[in-house]
Amino acid sequence: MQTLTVQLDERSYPIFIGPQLLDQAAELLPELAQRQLLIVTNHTVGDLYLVRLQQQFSAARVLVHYIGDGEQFKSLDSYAAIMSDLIGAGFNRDCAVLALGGGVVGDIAGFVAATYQRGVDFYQIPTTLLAQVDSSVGGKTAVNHPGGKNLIGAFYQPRAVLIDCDVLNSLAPRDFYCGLAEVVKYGIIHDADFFGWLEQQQQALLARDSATLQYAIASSCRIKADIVAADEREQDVRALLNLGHTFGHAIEAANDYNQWRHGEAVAAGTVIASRLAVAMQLLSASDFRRIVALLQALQLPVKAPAMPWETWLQYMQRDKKVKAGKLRFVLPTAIGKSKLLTDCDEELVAAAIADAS
Ligand SMILES: NC(=O)c1ccc[n+]([C@@H]2O[C@H](COP(=O)([O-])OP(=O)(O)OC[C@H]3O[C@@H](n4cnc5c(N)ncnc54)[C@H](O)[C@@H]3O)[C@@H](O)[C@H]2O)c1
Ligand SMILES: O=C(O)C(=O)C[C@@H](O)[C@H](O)[C@H](O)COP(=O)(O)O
Ligand SMILES: [Zn+2]
Repeated sequence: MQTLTVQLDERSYPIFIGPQLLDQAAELLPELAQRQLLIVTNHTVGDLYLVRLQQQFSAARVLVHYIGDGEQFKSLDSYAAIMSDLIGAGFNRDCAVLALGGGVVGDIAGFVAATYQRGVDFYQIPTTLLAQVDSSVGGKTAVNHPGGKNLIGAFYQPRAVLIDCDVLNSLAPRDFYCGLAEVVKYGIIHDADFFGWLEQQQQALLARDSATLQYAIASSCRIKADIVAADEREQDVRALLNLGHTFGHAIEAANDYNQWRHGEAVAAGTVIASRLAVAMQLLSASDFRRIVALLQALQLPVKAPAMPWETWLQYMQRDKKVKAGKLRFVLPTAIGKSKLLTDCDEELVAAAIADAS
């Protein structure tokens, strides 16, 4: 097992990474033994792994809440239903919320933990590759709104993240590939050597080789932990983790959160951002080709859906990076380097979208 730490002074927390960690939860999280525990999950995950987790906490008072399976259930309705369960069960401020699932479960459970009685302890037990490499770390919690992605939420750090790499074995291929979109992102924005390693390891990643996956997970978590420690509330460098998301979130929201997976939308959005960077003479054509080739090799979409410019603009203007009414885009400037830019020429943005659609 590996242990990383997200350094946030008195709010620092461990990320445990390894095989069979579900069966070590009581040993790794002893503070939960006698507590009121709410486990948020869905039936896809719960039917596979809930019993193993519950067996770890036989002396605790465990309440389980199932949300629907899919992005469309990361909603205020799901949030309200979870809150009603907590209130109905009489859980106190010393309870804890555990997220057993992917990023959808983790984001909504985190927002519940952030707001129930103004904040209770929160633990992430991510079960998708995307959640293990990204959403379980860093404290962004949220629910979606028809008007846009993650528009209602809070920064709220977990007390610990428990990553059992073995649970990825049951993940459907489409959902597995989605996590690779966020892994590639770290290579593009921050680490050229990691990007090169990903290019070399394409087949091992697609074959889900356990050592290769564990290295990719640990590397991704390490990069994200360092960025979050430096800029927890996204006033500066943390925005770089949003590469592809201005476009990706528009794709998800414009398609009712039920046609494009987040990872797929981020992959397509990363291609648009890279095209824009080339048009602005920030990124070389050869680096652009490497980015597209790796995303394609990892079974991710590199074309965006055709949508009217007005639709793109409607959702991009609700992006949380907007400042002083201006759109801001994270653009790659080389493999391993990126920057946050304002005042991108609207015609170039529209052309980059059109070229990628
Ligand atoms: N908070 C953050 O920093 C952050 C970062 C990245 C993404 N996100 C959010 O995460 C969400 C996407 O997360 P996701 O890609 O994990 O999607 P998801 O949570 O919808 O999970 C994908 C599918 O895999 C199933 N599943 C989960 N674990 C499984 C397992 N071990 N075996 C079999 N099936 C399993 C789920 O039931 C679901 O059907 C989006 O809402 C996105 O906005 C948040
Ligand atoms: O942790 C971050 O910061 C990220 O941007 C990670 C993203 O992969 C993730 O999708 C995040 O939820 C997007 O943040 P948002 O602020 O655009 O909602
Ligand atoms: Zn993302």
